[in-house]
Amino acid sequence: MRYCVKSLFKIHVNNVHRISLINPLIHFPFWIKIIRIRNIGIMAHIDAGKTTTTERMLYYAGYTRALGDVDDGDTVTDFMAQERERGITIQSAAVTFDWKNHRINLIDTPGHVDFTVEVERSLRVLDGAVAVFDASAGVEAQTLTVWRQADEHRVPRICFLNKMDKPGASFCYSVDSIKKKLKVKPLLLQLPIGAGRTFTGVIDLVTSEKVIWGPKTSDGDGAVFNRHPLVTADGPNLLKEARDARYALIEQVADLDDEFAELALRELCENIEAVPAEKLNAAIRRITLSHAAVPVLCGSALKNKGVQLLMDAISMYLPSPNEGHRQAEFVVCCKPNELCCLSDGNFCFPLKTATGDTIVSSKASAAVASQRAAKDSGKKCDQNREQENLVLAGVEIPEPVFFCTIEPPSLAKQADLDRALICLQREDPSLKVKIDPDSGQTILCGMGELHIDIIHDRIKREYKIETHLGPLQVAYRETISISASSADTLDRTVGSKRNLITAELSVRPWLGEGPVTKPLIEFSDVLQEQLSTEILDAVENGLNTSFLQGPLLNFPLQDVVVTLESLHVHPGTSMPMISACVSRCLQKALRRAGSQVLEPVMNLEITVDEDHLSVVLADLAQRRGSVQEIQSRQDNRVVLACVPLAEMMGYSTTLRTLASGMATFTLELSRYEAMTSQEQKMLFNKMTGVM
Ligand SMILES: Nc1nc2c(ncn2[C@@H]2O[C@H](COP(=O)(O)OP(=O)(O)OP(=O)(O)O)[C@@H](O)[C@H]2O)c(=O)[nH]1
Repeated sequence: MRYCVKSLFKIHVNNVHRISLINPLIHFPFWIKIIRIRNIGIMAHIDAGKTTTTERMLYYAGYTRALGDVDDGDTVTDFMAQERERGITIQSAAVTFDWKNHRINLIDTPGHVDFTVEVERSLRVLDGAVAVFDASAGVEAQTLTVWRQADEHRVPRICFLNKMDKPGASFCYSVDSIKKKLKVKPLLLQLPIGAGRTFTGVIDLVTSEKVIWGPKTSDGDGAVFNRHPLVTADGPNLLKEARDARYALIEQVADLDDEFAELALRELCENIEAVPAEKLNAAIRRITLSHAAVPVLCGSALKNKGVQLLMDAISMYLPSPNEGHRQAEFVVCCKPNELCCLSDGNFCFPLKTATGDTIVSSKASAAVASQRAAKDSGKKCDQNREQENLVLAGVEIPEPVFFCTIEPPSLAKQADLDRALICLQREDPSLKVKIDPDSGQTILCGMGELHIDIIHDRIKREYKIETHLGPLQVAYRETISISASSADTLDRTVGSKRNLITAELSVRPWLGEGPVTKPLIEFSDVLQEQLSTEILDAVENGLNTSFLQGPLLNFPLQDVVVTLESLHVHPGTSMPMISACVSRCLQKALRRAGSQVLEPVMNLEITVDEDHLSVVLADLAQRRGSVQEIQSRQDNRVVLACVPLAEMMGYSTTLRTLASGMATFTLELSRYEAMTSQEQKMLFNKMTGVM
């Protein structure tokens, strides 16, 4: 790398802007033009084959000399011990390789829902993405989630229907599910030749060629393949199928792209099949970048078929960093030869950065970026505030749904554990660590059972601390059902100094779009003018602190609007005393406002064979689950249900037993829902130890 960084300034970040991972002008060798760079991600439902596909790309690009295998635990991108042992991706990993005069920077993202923040942080820095599908399953639960995330970031995509070698693989079924579930127009650029065991290659509809990977043409690694134009010897059926599909593709492209439609009308109306591949490719590229449709390719990464054509498609259709929609979102805050990048929590310079922090190489760049961020977010940039508090780009962090206590083997190890947790949190912003104010115990909050399990394991392996985890508990929340108000006076003399505050405030339920997990604070105009910034900050601090512990079971609050009606402060009163007074006053108001407990309700998707469907449904009914829909997916049934998270502890073991290993499931937070008074009472008894 050619960085020359004298000093670095860190900026804490929020969700205002997107900043490119690394300023490409600095990062790439001079001979690679930006137009030939592809910053892409590979994303999908768990186990669709992202890592296997990435591994093949690295091999065909000459980056590796042997084909890594997820099942053997020797892939490049799954480098953590836990990833290799469990055969799953946990952390996004970036690799770089060159393909046909293009430099491809690729991020392999995890498919498991517990690590969804990894997908989010990758999407912020990507220009395009490949969505991988298991062709025997089509669109699965987590595919929908990552697709939605990519939609939000306006990332152009290509679909790759992987696992075409699998029994039950169906090109048509998968394309259909893309249409129906993702609500996009698939642009079929290929047709598979065979399916399952008979899958040997594809027909490239852009070039009208047959591309075959077969034992005769390769030594098993798929590096050599046969590509030739379709000829009469290919048989009338295949020829007709290919001709019809190409015609449909050309028609669809003409519908979606005016430039191509004009060309087709002007020059090709006599012989539409004579469309040159390069004209078609150019139009497909425009369509992909404009999100009008999504190119679809297919193959089998494991059996080494189809990946080279996917690499061609990435170079041809996905955008370079300086084109397309995303330009406007970048903050170009640094001058040439200055560094601007996002930290992944492992930044190599002696800076304590966390994932999502923006790092720039000069104070001037930091100031320009922060002013731009403040302007775009509609806030006034306060020049007097510390550089540290400037707001720039960031990652949207989902709220954790599980928590448990974590204890070191001895008190002497507590400091080591604290340090380990600080480092892990910097890397993984979805991990939250708190101290229980009553017991003083350290609490780990995570996205799911697997997430907490992995953190526990990493503390043991990477920091050599054997910790004990308490039982996993659900992260409930509290809210209010009616409006209420309260007043409080705090009068305390410390030393010779009198602290006297009288506060009056009211609370009401937030009825807008939610959930809102911070207090929505309102000050009357008079108060806003009367009170100094310092006092207003102290009030906000007090309210924020109070918001972390609801009056019922000490769970954080959501969807509450707080209005400060009046505040009288005796001269000389300290700021912490003001915070303490409004905090206590808020607790009083909350107790009067019909507090109730909210529990996380999950979207559950179970794929199970017909024989075990009834036993799985019976079990769901006992878990307070409500079945929304039962779909057919090839020979399997897919149950879509909503279930309270509290009922899902250890579900993977139960399901394995119930369905004799013939079922899989995914769980994703849907919403927080008010518990009935009966359920709330039972929870209260359980948590307070009253039977
Ligand atoms: N039959 C078949 N199996 C495949 C194919 N590609 C991957 N697999 C297998 O599917 C499993 C999951 O593959 P991965 O590459 O780890 O999938 P992934 O999407 O990276 O998984 P996560 O990142 O953990 O979500 C492994 O057992 C692979 O060997 C394929 O083309 N055909």
